[in-house]
Amino acid sequence: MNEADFHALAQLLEGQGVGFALTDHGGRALISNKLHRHGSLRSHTLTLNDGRRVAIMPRPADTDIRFKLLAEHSTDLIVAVDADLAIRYASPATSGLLGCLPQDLHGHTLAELVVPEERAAFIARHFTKAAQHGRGPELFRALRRDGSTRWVEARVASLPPGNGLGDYLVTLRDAEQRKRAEEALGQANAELSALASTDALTGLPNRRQFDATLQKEWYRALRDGAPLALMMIDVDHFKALNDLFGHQTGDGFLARVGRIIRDNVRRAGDMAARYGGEEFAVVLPGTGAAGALEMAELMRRAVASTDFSAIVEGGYPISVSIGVAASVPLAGAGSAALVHNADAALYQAKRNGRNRVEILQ
Ligand SMILES: Nc1nc2c(ncn2[C@@H]2O[C@H](COP(=O)(O)OP(=O)(O)OP(=O)(O)O)[C@@H](O)[C@H]2O)c(=O)[nH]1
Repeated sequence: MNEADFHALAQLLEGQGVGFALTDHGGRALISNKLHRHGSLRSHTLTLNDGRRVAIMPRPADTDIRFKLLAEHSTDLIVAVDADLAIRYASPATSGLLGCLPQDLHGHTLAELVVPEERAAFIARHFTKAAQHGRGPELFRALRRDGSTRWVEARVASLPPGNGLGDYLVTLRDAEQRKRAEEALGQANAELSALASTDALTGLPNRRQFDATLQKEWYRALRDGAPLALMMIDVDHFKALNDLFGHQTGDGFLARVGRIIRDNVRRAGDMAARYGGEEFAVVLPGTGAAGALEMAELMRRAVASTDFSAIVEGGYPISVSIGVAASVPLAGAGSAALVHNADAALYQAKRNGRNRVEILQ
C-alpha cells in the first residue's frame, strides 16, 4: 500500500469513526486522522513487512466524550474514586478549589482532601455500609495544597458496577463565600435577637426578656421546690426630676441607676431588667425572703449614696423604693402572683415614705 492509499484509508476510517495512525519503523508518525489524536483509548497495532506500524483505535464512546466535556468545563470539581477512595479521575477545577493540578491528586485518596479533624465523620457519613449514598450535599473543610482550608460542598453518588470510571462520583463545589455569608447572617441574627431583648437606654434586658426569664425561673423553682424572689425597683419622684432637668437628663439618670442595679446583681442566674419607664425588676432564683431583702437593701443604699454630679452639676439626690416578693412556687399558681406581690410591696414602700424596702411573702 502506498502513501496515497494510506491517506485514503485514514479518511475512510475517520468517516467510520475509527482512529488510524501510521508510523515508520522508528516510531515517527507519518499519517494519522483526527480521531486517533483524540484520546487514550487502547489501540490495535499491526506491523507491516517493511517495519511501518499501523495503529487503529476505536472511536471514544459518545458518553465518554460527553462526560469529559461536562467534567472539564464544570466549575465544580468532579472526582471519581474507587471503593477505597483512591482518586481515579479529577477534573480541572482542582486549581481553584484545592490549589493544585488534577494530576497532583493521582496516588491520593479523597479522604486526604478533608481536614483531619472532619475526615472520619465525613467518610462514615458517605462511604460506609451504613451511609446512604447520594444523600443531600454536605459542607466540609477541604485541605488545599498550600495547607490552607476552604469550605466545600460535597455530593456523593454511587456509580453502577463496571462503568469504567470508579465506584463513586464526588462533586465538590466551592462554598467558601456561602459559608462566610451564613456566618455573617448567623451573627447578624444573634445581634438582632440580642437587640430585640435589650433595652436601648440602659443596656439591660428589656421587659420581653424579663417576662421570659421570670416564667422560666418560676417553672424551674416549681420543679426543684426552690424559692424564687422578685424585686421591683422604682425611682422616687422621677417626674419632678424630669420636670426640673428635662427628659434627656432624666434619661441620663435612668441609665446610671440601671448601671448601679446591674453592678449589684452579681450571682449567676440573677437577672436585672428594665421593667418599663423608671421601673426596674430583678429576678433572684434560689433566693428566699431574707436573702432578697438583704439584696434590696444593698441596692437601695447603693443608689442613695451615688454621686450624680457627672449628670448634673453639683449632683442631685436620687432614691429608689423597692418592693420584694419571695415564695416557693406552688402548682396551680403562676409567676404573675409574684409580680403582683412585688408590685403591692412597692406600693407599700411608696406609701411608707419612699427610699425604703418592703416585702410581701
Ligand atoms: N426621662 C425619662 N423619663 C421617663 C421614662 N420613662 C418614664 N419616665 C417618666 O417617669 C415619671 C414617673 O412618674 P410617676 O409614675 O408619676 O412617679 P414618680 O414621679 O417617680 O413618683 P413616685 O414613683 O411616686 O415616687 C413620668 O414623668 C414619666 O414620664 C424614660 O424613659 N425617660
